[in-house]
Amino acid sequence: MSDKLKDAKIIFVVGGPGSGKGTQCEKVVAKYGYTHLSSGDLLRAEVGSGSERGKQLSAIMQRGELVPLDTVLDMIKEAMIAKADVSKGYLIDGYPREVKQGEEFEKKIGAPSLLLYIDAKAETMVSRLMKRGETSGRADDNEETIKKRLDLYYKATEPVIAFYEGRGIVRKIDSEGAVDVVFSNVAKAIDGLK
Ligand SMILES: Nc1ncnc2c1ncn2[C@H]1C[C@H](O)[C@@H](COP(=O)(O)OP(=O)(O)OP(=O)(O)O)O1
Ligand SMILES: Nc1ncnc2c1ncn2[C@H]1C[C@H](O)[C@@H](COP(=O)(O)O)O1
Ligand SMILES: [Mg+2]
Repeated sequence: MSDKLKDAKIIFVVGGPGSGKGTQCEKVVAKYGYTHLSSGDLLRAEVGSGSERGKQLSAIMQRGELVPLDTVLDMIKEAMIAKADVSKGYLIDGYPREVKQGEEFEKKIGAPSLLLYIDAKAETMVSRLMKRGETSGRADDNEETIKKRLDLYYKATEPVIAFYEGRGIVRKIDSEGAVDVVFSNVAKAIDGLK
């Protein structure tokens, strides 16, 4: 466990592709001033840097697969440490994607106090992602990759929710409604932490 992060308030934000994790995190940042770290955004920044590692990551992400655990965990830890002196709490968006990622995070960084499970129907997620793909420029916002990301979500990531349910820290948020309605429930879950 890292000393600099030992008392950090950590919130995992988990949900399917296009469920609205990033959208809700932005609103949490605006209301609570927490630090938002999206594993996908960190990886896309590495891809955007044009580095050799970025090229390898880009190919994996275009296929809708998961990048190696160590790569993504090191990136998150580095980004957390960079904000440790000023952060009021961390929203870890898009991580853990599988139970092993949660276990390794806890060994190397610390334990989450809340897991926000952003839940939407598959058809809602697909239609949101297809719409986002019209402008996002994301190489994975296309029909073929969306299907793979969804399949992987149900297979690898849903067990993460069951794992943390056993600890009583999961708050399921219905993400089918309007953004502000969803956020009112996100805010209730966060307020329940204090
Ligand atoms: N409650 C909502 N109602 C309608 N549209 C929404 C809602 N929440 C998000 N959206 C839109 C914004 C985006 O264009 C799209 C996907 O949302 P976003 O927050 O980017 O999802 P996400 O972060 O879970 O996806 P990913 O896992 O692909 O990064 O849907
Ligand atoms: N936690 C992660 N582990 C492995 N791979 C990841 C993780 N977070 C993001 N990725 C890769 C694979 C995803 O399909 C893309 C996009 O992520 P997103 O959260 O949808 O922005 O990045
Ligand atoms: Mg996102």
